[in-house]
Amino acid sequence: MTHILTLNAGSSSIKFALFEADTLEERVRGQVEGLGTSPRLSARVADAEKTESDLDGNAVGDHASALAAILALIESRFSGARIKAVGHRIVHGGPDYSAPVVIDEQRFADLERLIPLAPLHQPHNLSGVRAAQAAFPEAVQVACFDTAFHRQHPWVSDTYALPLELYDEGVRRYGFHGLSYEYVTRALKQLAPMHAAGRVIVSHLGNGASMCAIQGGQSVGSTMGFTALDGLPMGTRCGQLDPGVVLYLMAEKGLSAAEIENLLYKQSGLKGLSGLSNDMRVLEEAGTVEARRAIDYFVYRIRRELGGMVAVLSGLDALVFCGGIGENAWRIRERVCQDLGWLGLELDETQNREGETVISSYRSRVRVFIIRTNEELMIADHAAKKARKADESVAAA
Ligand SMILES: Nc1ncnc2c1ncn2[C@@H]1O[C@H](COP(=O)(O)OP(=O)(O)O)[C@@H](O)[C@H]1O
Ligand SMILES: CC(=O)OP(=O)(O)O
Ligand SMILES: [Mg+2]
Repeated sequence: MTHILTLNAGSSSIKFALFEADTLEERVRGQVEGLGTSPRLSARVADAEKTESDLDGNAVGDHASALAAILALIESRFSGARIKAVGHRIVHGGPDYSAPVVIDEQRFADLERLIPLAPLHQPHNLSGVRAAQAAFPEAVQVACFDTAFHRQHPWVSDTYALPLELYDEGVRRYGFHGLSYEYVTRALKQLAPMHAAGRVIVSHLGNGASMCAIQGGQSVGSTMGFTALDGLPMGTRCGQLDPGVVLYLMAEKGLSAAEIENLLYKQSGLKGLSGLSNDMRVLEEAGTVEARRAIDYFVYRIRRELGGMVAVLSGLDALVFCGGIGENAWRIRERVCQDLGWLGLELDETQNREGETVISSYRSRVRVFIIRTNEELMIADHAAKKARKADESVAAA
Protein backbone atom coordinates (compact mmCIF):
# COMPACT_ATOMS: atom_id res chain seq x y z
CA MET A 1 0.00 0.00 0.00
CA THR A 2 1.31 3.47 -0.83
CA HIS A 3 1.15 6.47 1.45
CA ILE A 4 1.45 10.23 1.49
CA LEU A 5 3.42 11.82 4.30
CA THR A 6 2.79 15.47 5.18
CA LEU A 7 5.16 17.78 7.02
CA ASN A 8 4.07 21.12 8.45
CA ALA A 9 6.93 22.89 10.20
CA GLY A 10 6.20 25.93 12.33
CA SER A 11 8.35 28.09 14.54
CA SER A 12 8.23 25.80 17.55
CA SER A 13 6.60 22.67 16.24
CA ILE A 14 6.52 20.16 13.41
CA LYS A 15 3.15 18.59 12.63
CA PHE A 16 2.98 15.45 10.51
CA ALA A 17 0.47 12.96 9.18
CA LEU A 18 0.40 9.82 7.08
CA PHE A 19 -2.45 9.11 4.67
CA GLU A 20 -3.28 6.22 2.35
CA ALA A 21 -2.49 7.50 -1.11
CA ASP A 22 -5.67 6.37 -2.87
CA THR A 23 -8.33 7.06 -0.28
CA LEU A 24 -6.60 9.80 1.75
CA GLU A 25 -7.59 7.88 4.83
CA GLU A 26 -5.56 9.12 7.78
CA ARG A 27 -3.27 6.52 9.39
CA VAL A 28 -1.27 8.61 11.82
CA ARG A 29 -1.17 12.22 12.93
CA GLY A 30 1.16 13.82 15.40
CA GLN A 31 3.51 16.60 16.26
CA VAL A 32 6.68 17.53 18.02
CA GLU A 33 5.92 20.63 20.08
CA GLY A 34 8.02 22.78 22.36
CA LEU A 35 11.09 22.89 20.14
CA GLY A 36 13.74 24.99 21.81
CA THR A 37 12.19 24.51 25.27
CA SER A 38 10.87 21.07 26.24
CA PRO A 39 10.24 19.01 23.13
CA ARG A 40 7.38 16.51 23.24
CA LEU A 41 6.31 14.03 20.59
CA SER A 42 2.68 13.02 20.45
CA ALA A 43 1.00 10.86 17.84
CA ARG A 44 -2.28 9.07 17.29
CA VAL A 45 -2.10 5.98 15.09
CA ALA A 46 -5.49 5.42 13.36
CA ASP A 47 -8.01 4.63 16.15
CA ALA A 48 -5.44 3.58 18.72
CA GLU A 49 -4.64 5.44 21.89
CA LYS A 50 -2.65 8.61 21.60
CA THR A 51 1.01 8.01 22.39
CA GLU A 52 3.00 10.77 23.98
CA SER A 53 6.60 10.96 24.98
CA ASP A 54 8.87 13.66 26.27
CA LEU A 55 11.89 13.82 24.05
CA ASP A 56 15.37 14.35 25.27
CA GLY A 57 15.77 18.14 25.02
CA ASN A 58 19.48 17.70 24.39
CA ALA A 59 19.02 15.13 21.65
CA VAL A 60 15.96 16.75 20.05
CA GLY A 61 16.75 20.40 20.47
CA ASP A 62 16.12 21.59 16.94
CA HIS A 63 13.93 21.00 13.92
CA ALA A 64 16.39 18.63 12.22
CA SER A 65 16.53 16.22 15.14
CA ALA A 66 12.76 16.51 15.68
CA LEU A 67 12.29 15.51 12.07
CA ALA A 68 14.59 12.53 12.60
CA ALA A 69 12.43 11.47 15.58
CA ILE A 70 9.30 11.73 13.41
CA LEU A 71 10.83 9.73 10.58
CA ALA A 72 12.01 7.08 13.08
CA LEU A 73 8.46 6.79 14.43
CA ILE A 74 7.04 6.35 10.93
CA GLU A 75 9.72 3.76 10.16
CA SER A 76 9.09 1.79 13.37
CA ARG A 77 5.27 1.77 13.12
CA PHE A 78 4.93 1.57 9.34
CA SER A 79 8.06 -0.20 8.19
CA GLY A 80 6.23 -1.69 5.19
CA ALA A 81 4.69 1.59 4.06
CA ARG A 82 5.85 2.87 0.70
CA ILE A 83 5.89 6.66 0.79
CA LYS A 84 4.82 7.71 -2.68
CA ALA A 85 4.90 11.45 -2.00
CA VAL A 86 5.82 13.83 0.76
CA GLY A 87 3.72 16.99 0.89
CA HIS A 88 5.35 19.99 2.53
CA ARG A 89 3.69 23.12 3.83
CA ILE A 90 5.89 25.89 2.43
CA VAL A 91 4.84 29.15 3.99
CA HIS A 92 6.07 31.57 1.32
CA GLY A 93 5.71 31.06 -2.43
CA GLY A 94 6.52 34.67 -3.42
CA PRO A 95 5.06 36.13 -6.61
CA ASP A 96 5.86 33.11 -8.79
CA TYR A 97 4.28 30.15 -7.01
CA SER A 98 0.52 30.21 -6.91
CA ALA A 99 -0.20 26.46 -6.93
CA PRO A 100 1.45 23.30 -5.57
CA VAL A 101 4.59 22.16 -7.43
CA VAL A 102 6.93 19.19 -7.47
CA ILE A 103 10.19 20.38 -5.93
CA ASP A 104 13.34 20.24 -8.03
CA GLU A 105 16.68 21.93 -7.39
CA GLN A 106 15.74 25.12 -9.27
CA ARG A 107 12.52 25.49 -7.31
CA PHE A 108 14.30 24.70 -4.06
CA ALA A 109 16.74 27.53 -4.79
CA ASP A 110 13.84 29.90 -5.59
CA LEU A 111 12.21 29.08 -2.27
CA GLU A 112 15.47 29.51 -0.36
CA ARG A 113 15.57 33.10 -1.59
CA LEU A 114 12.30 33.73 0.27
CA ILE A 115 13.74 32.77 3.68
CA PRO A 116 14.09 36.42 4.81
CA LEU A 117 10.36 36.89 4.14
CA ALA A 118 9.37 34.08 6.51
CA PRO A 119 12.24 33.53 8.94
CA LEU A 120 10.18 31.59 11.48
CA HIS A 121 8.93 29.08 8.93
CA GLN A 122 10.67 28.90 5.55
CA PRO A 123 14.07 27.59 6.77
CA HIS A 124 12.33 24.79 8.67
CA ASN A 125 10.01 24.04 5.75
CA LEU A 126 13.02 23.66 3.49
CA SER A 127 15.05 21.58 5.92
CA GLY A 128 12.00 19.29 6.00
CA VAL A 129 12.34 18.93 2.24
CA ARG A 130 16.02 18.00 2.52
CA ALA A 131 15.39 15.48 5.31
CA ALA A 132 12.50 13.88 3.39
CA GLN A 133 14.59 13.68 0.20
CA ALA A 134 17.25 11.80 2.13
CA ALA A 135 14.79 9.50 3.93
CA PHE A 136 12.53 8.79 0.92
CA PRO A 137 14.62 9.23 -2.23
CA GLU A 138 11.96 7.55 -4.40
CA ALA A 139 9.13 9.81 -3.25
CA VAL A 140 7.84 12.87 -5.10
CA GLN A 141 8.41 15.97 -2.92
CA VAL A 142 5.55 18.43 -3.30
CA ALA A 143 5.51 22.06 -2.11
CA CYS A 144 2.10 23.38 -0.99
CA PHE A 145 2.08 27.11 -0.39
CA ASP A 146 0.39 29.11 2.35
CA THR A 147 0.31 32.09 0.00
CA ALA A 148 -1.36 30.27 -2.93
CA PHE A 149 -4.99 30.69 -1.80
CA HIS A 150 -4.58 34.48 -1.86
CA ARG A 151 -2.89 34.93 -5.22
CA GLN A 152 -6.08 36.06 -6.98
CA HIS A 153 -6.50 39.07 -4.68
CA PRO A 154 -7.78 42.21 -6.33
CA TRP A 155 -4.89 44.66 -6.82
CA VAL A 156 -6.05 47.04 -4.07
CA SER A 157 -5.70 44.38 -1.39
CA ASP A 158 -2.46 43.09 -2.88
CA THR A 159 -0.49 46.33 -2.84
CA TYR A 160 1.14 48.83 -0.49
CA ALA A 161 1.22 52.53 -1.34
CA LEU A 162 4.91 52.41 -2.22
CA PRO A 163 6.57 53.28 -5.53
CA LEU A 164 5.32 50.82 -8.14
CA GLU A 165 8.76 49.31 -8.83
CA LEU A 166 8.62 47.70 -5.40
CA TYR A 167 5.34 45.97 -6.25
CA ASP A 168 6.90 44.68 -9.46
CA GLU A 169 9.85 43.42 -7.43
CA GLY A 170 7.46 41.39 -5.25
CA VAL A 171 6.88 43.72 -2.31
CA ARG A 172 3.17 42.91 -1.99
CA ARG A 173 0.59 41.74 0.48
CA TYR A 174 0.67 37.96 0.05
CA GLY A 175 -1.39 36.64 2.94
CA PHE A 176 -0.75 33.29 4.62
CA HIS A 177 -2.56 30.35 6.28
CA GLY A 178 -3.87 29.60 2.78
CA LEU A 179 -3.95 25.81 3.24
CA SER A 180 -6.12 26.28 6.30
CA TYR A 181 -8.45 28.70 4.48
CA GLU A 182 -8.68 26.33 1.53
CA TYR A 183 -9.68 23.46 3.81
CA VAL A 184 -12.20 25.59 5.73
CA THR A 185 -13.73 26.89 2.50
CA ARG A 186 -14.27 23.32 1.28
CA ALA A 187 -15.66 22.20 4.63
CA LEU A 188 -18.06 25.17 4.75
CA LYS A 189 -19.29 24.29 1.27
CA GLN A 190 -20.33 20.88 2.62
CA LEU A 191 -21.87 22.31 5.79
CA ALA A 192 -23.66 25.35 4.44
CA PRO A 193 -23.35 25.70 0.64
CA MET A 194 -25.46 28.89 0.41
CA HIS A 195 -23.34 30.66 3.00
CA ALA A 196 -20.10 29.37 1.48
CA ALA A 197 -21.10 30.94 -1.82
CA GLY A 198 -21.59 34.32 -0.14
CA ARG A 199 -19.55 36.69 2.03
CA VAL A 200 -17.41 34.87 4.57
CA ILE A 201 -14.76 35.87 7.09
CA VAL A 202 -12.50 33.14 8.47
CA SER A 203 -10.45 33.82 11.61
CA HIS A 204 -7.50 31.46 11.85
CA LEU A 205 -6.39 32.04 15.43
CA GLY A 206 -3.42 29.88 16.39
CA ASN A 207 0.10 30.70 17.46
CA GLY A 208 0.19 32.51 14.13
CA ALA A 209 -3.11 34.35 13.57
CA SER A 210 -4.77 35.93 10.57
CA MET A 211 -8.19 36.62 9.08
CA CYS A 212 -9.34 36.14 5.52
CA ALA A 213 -12.21 37.80 3.66
CA ILE A 214 -13.74 35.37 1.17
CA GLN A 215 -16.29 36.10 -1.53
CA GLY A 216 -17.81 33.26 -3.55
CA GLY A 217 -15.09 30.90 -2.29
CA GLN A 218 -12.21 33.21 -3.33
CA SER A 219 -9.91 35.09 -0.98
CA VAL A 220 -10.29 38.84 -1.48
CA GLY A 221 -8.27 40.04 1.50
CA SER A 222 -5.98 38.90 4.30
CA THR A 223 -4.77 40.62 7.45
CA MET A 224 -1.28 39.30 6.74
CA GLY A 225 0.92 40.97 4.15
CA PHE A 226 4.44 40.75 2.73
CA THR A 227 5.40 38.60 5.72
CA ALA A 228 3.50 36.72 8.40
CA LEU A 229 4.11 39.61 10.84
CA ASP A 230 1.28 41.87 9.73
CA GLY A 231 -2.31 42.11 10.95
CA LEU A 232 -3.40 40.53 14.24
CA PRO A 233 -1.07 40.27 17.23
CA MET A 234 0.09 36.64 17.61
CA GLY A 235 1.80 34.41 20.14
CA THR A 236 5.13 36.17 19.75
CA ARG A 237 4.61 38.40 16.69
CA CYS A 238 3.55 42.03 16.89
CA GLY A 239 0.93 42.21 14.11
CA GLN A 240 0.22 45.55 12.44
CA LEU A 241 2.83 48.18 13.30
CA ASP A 242 3.58 51.70 12.19
CA PRO A 243 6.80 51.36 10.11
CA GLY A 244 7.92 54.50 11.94
CA VAL A 245 8.52 52.29 14.98
CA VAL A 246 11.08 50.27 12.99
CA LEU A 247 12.81 53.49 11.91
CA TYR A 248 12.90 54.65 15.52
CA LEU A 249 14.41 51.36 16.69
CA MET A 250 17.10 51.63 14.03
CA ALA A 251 17.93 55.31 14.16
CA GLU A 252 17.41 56.15 17.83
CA LYS A 253 18.13 52.88 19.59
CA GLY A 254 20.72 51.55 17.14
CA LEU A 255 19.14 48.11 16.80
CA SER A 256 20.40 45.93 13.97
CA ALA A 257 18.12 44.21 11.45
CA ALA A 258 18.66 40.90 13.28
CA GLU A 259 17.74 42.46 16.63
CA ILE A 260 14.60 44.05 15.21
CA GLU A 261 13.65 40.75 13.57
CA ASN A 262 14.04 38.97 16.89
CA LEU A 263 11.98 41.65 18.69
CA LEU A 264 9.10 41.69 16.20
CA TYR A 265 8.91 37.94 15.51
CA LYS A 266 9.84 36.37 18.83
CA GLN A 267 9.43 38.82 21.72
CA SER A 268 6.21 40.64 20.87
CA GLY A 269 2.51 39.78 20.57
CA LEU A 270 0.82 38.06 23.52
CA LYS A 271 4.21 37.17 24.98
CA GLY A 272 5.54 40.72 24.81
CA LEU A 273 2.37 42.34 26.17
CA SER A 274 1.82 39.84 28.98
CA GLY A 275 5.49 39.43 29.89
CA LEU A 276 4.40 35.87 30.60
CA SER A 277 3.63 33.55 27.71
CA ASN A 278 2.63 33.21 24.08
CA ASP A 279 0.06 30.58 25.04
CA MET A 280 -3.54 31.74 25.37
CA ARG A 281 -4.29 28.95 27.87
CA VAL A 282 -1.62 30.30 30.20
CA LEU A 283 -2.90 33.88 29.86
CA GLU A 284 -6.52 32.91 30.51
CA GLU A 285 -5.44 31.06 33.67
CA ALA A 286 -3.02 33.73 34.86
CA GLY A 287 -5.50 36.57 35.25
CA THR A 288 -2.77 39.17 35.86
CA VAL A 289 -3.39 42.73 34.67
CA GLU A 290 -0.82 42.31 31.90
CA ALA A 291 -2.28 38.99 30.75
CA ARG A 292 -5.78 40.52 30.66
CA ARG A 293 -4.55 43.48 28.68
CA ALA A 294 -2.79 41.22 26.18
CA ILE A 295 -6.09 39.38 25.63
CA ASP A 296 -7.98 42.71 25.41
CA TYR A 297 -5.65 43.85 22.64
CA PHE A 298 -5.96 40.51 20.78
CA VAL A 299 -9.78 40.71 20.84
CA TYR A 300 -9.80 44.42 19.95
CA ARG A 301 -7.66 43.86 16.85
CA ILE A 302 -9.81 40.95 15.68
CA ARG A 303 -12.96 43.10 15.99
CA ARG A 304 -11.29 46.00 14.20
CA GLU A 305 -10.22 43.80 11.28
CA LEU A 306 -13.65 42.18 11.23
CA GLY A 307 -15.29 45.60 10.78
CA GLY A 308 -12.92 46.46 7.94
CA MET A 309 -13.56 43.18 6.18
CA VAL A 310 -17.34 43.50 6.54
CA ALA A 311 -17.08 46.86 4.77
CA VAL A 312 -14.94 45.38 1.98
CA LEU A 313 -17.39 42.49 1.52
CA SER A 314 -20.44 44.85 1.76
CA GLY A 315 -21.89 42.67 4.50
CA LEU A 316 -21.45 39.23 5.97
CA ASP A 317 -23.12 35.82 5.66
CA ALA A 318 -20.82 33.61 7.72
CA LEU A 319 -18.04 33.93 10.26
CA VAL A 320 -15.78 30.94 10.91
CA PHE A 321 -13.34 30.35 13.78
CA CYS A 322 -10.43 27.92 13.41
CA GLY A 323 -6.88 27.36 14.70
CA GLY A 324 -5.87 26.41 18.26
CA ILE A 325 -7.45 29.50 19.85
CA GLY A 326 -10.38 29.80 17.43
CA GLU A 327 -11.36 26.15 17.95
CA ASN A 328 -10.85 25.96 21.70
CA ALA A 329 -11.09 29.33 23.44
CA TRP A 330 -14.84 30.00 23.90
CA ARG A 331 -14.24 33.18 25.89
CA ILE A 332 -12.32 34.71 23.00
CA ARG A 333 -15.08 33.80 20.52
CA GLU A 334 -17.69 35.23 22.88
CA ARG A 335 -15.82 38.51 23.21
CA VAL A 336 -15.16 38.81 19.48
CA CYS A 337 -18.89 38.38 18.79
CA GLN A 338 -20.16 40.62 21.60
CA ASP A 339 -22.59 43.41 20.63
CA LEU A 340 -22.57 42.58 16.93
CA GLY A 341 -26.38 42.76 16.76
CA TRP A 342 -25.99 45.72 14.36
CA LEU A 343 -24.40 43.25 11.93
CA GLY A 344 -27.18 40.69 12.38
CA LEU A 345 -24.83 38.43 14.35
CA GLU A 346 -25.77 36.84 17.66
CA LEU A 347 -24.06 33.90 19.36
CA ASP A 348 -25.80 31.07 21.12
CA GLU A 349 -23.87 31.20 24.40
CA THR A 350 -24.35 27.54 25.26
CA GLN A 351 -23.41 26.22 21.85
CA ASN A 352 -20.37 28.47 21.88
CA ARG A 353 -19.25 27.24 25.31
CA GLU A 354 -19.75 23.66 24.24
CA GLY A 355 -17.78 24.17 21.04
CA GLU A 356 -20.56 23.10 18.66
CA THR A 357 -20.05 23.42 14.90
CA VAL A 358 -22.77 26.10 14.60
CA ILE A 359 -22.53 28.63 17.42
CA SER A 360 -24.85 31.41 16.21
CA SER A 361 -28.35 31.65 17.67
CA TYR A 362 -31.42 30.74 15.59
CA ARG A 363 -32.19 34.48 15.35
CA SER A 364 -28.80 35.37 13.93
CA ARG A 365 -28.79 36.33 10.25
CA VAL A 366 -25.02 35.80 10.08
CA ARG A 367 -24.18 32.16 10.81
CA VAL A 368 -21.13 31.51 12.97
CA PHE A 369 -19.18 28.25 12.77
CA ILE A 370 -16.27 26.48 14.42
CA ILE A 371 -14.44 24.38 11.84
CA ARG A 372 -11.48 22.29 12.94
CA THR A 373 -8.92 23.07 10.32
CA ASN A 374 -6.92 20.33 8.63
CA GLU A 375 -3.90 21.69 6.80
CA GLU A 376 -2.50 18.14 6.63
CA LEU A 377 -5.43 16.79 4.61
CA MET A 378 -5.16 19.71 2.19
CA ILE A 379 -1.42 19.09 1.75
CA ALA A 380 -2.02 15.34 1.25
CA ASP A 381 -4.72 16.03 -1.34
CA HIS A 382 -2.39 18.31 -3.35
CA ALA A 383 0.56 15.92 -3.02
CA ALA A 384 -1.55 12.89 -4.09
CA LYS A 385 -2.71 14.76 -7.21
CA LYS A 386 0.87 15.72 -8.10
CA ALA A 387 2.08 12.14 -7.53
CA ARG A 388 -0.70 10.78 -9.76
CA LYS A 389 0.29 13.22 -12.52
CA ALA A 390 3.93 12.19 -12.18
CA ASP A 391 2.89 8.51 -12.54
CA GLU A 392 0.82 9.33 -15.62
CA SER A 393 3.66 11.13 -17.33
CA VAL A 394 6.03 8.21 -16.62
CA ALA A 395 3.42 5.78 -18.07
CA ALA A 396 2.94 7.97 -21.16
CA ALA A 397 6.68 8.23 -21.83
N1 LIG B 1 -8.11 25.14 25.10
C1 LIG B 1 -7.46 26.22 24.66
N2 LIG B 1 -7.80 27.45 25.11
C2 LIG B 1 -7.16 28.55 24.70
N3 LIG B 1 -6.18 28.54 23.80
C3 LIG B 1 -5.81 27.35 23.30
C4 LIG B 1 -6.41 26.13 23.69
N4 LIG B 1 -5.82 25.12 23.03
C5 LIG B 1 -4.88 25.69 22.23
N5 LIG B 1 -4.86 27.02 22.41
C6 LIG B 1 -3.98 28.01 21.76
O1 LIG B 1 -3.69 27.59 20.44
C7 LIG B 1 -2.29 27.81 20.16
C8 LIG B 1 -1.80 26.81 19.14
O2 LIG B 1 -2.59 26.90 17.99
P1 LIG B 1 -2.19 26.12 16.65
O3 LIG B 1 -3.17 26.50 15.62
O4 LIG B 1 -2.03 24.68 16.93
O5 LIG B 1 -0.80 26.79 16.44
P2 LIG B 1 0.23 26.88 15.25
O6 LIG B 1 0.09 28.26 14.76
O7 LIG B 1 1.53 26.59 15.90
O8 LIG B 1 -0.19 25.87 14.19
C9 LIG B 1 -1.61 27.64 21.51
O9 LIG B 1 -0.44 28.40 21.59
C10 LIG B 1 -2.66 28.17 22.48
O10 LIG B 1 -2.45 29.56 22.63
C1 LIG C 1 1.96 31.70 8.54
C2 LIG C 1 1.88 31.40 9.99
O1 LIG C 1 1.80 32.29 10.79
O2 LIG C 1 1.86 30.10 10.34
P1 LIG C 1 1.72 29.48 11.81
O3 LIG C 1 0.36 29.86 12.31
O4 LIG C 1 1.82 27.98 11.62
O5 LIG C 1 2.81 30.05 12.64
MG1 LIG D 1 -0.33 26.85 12.28
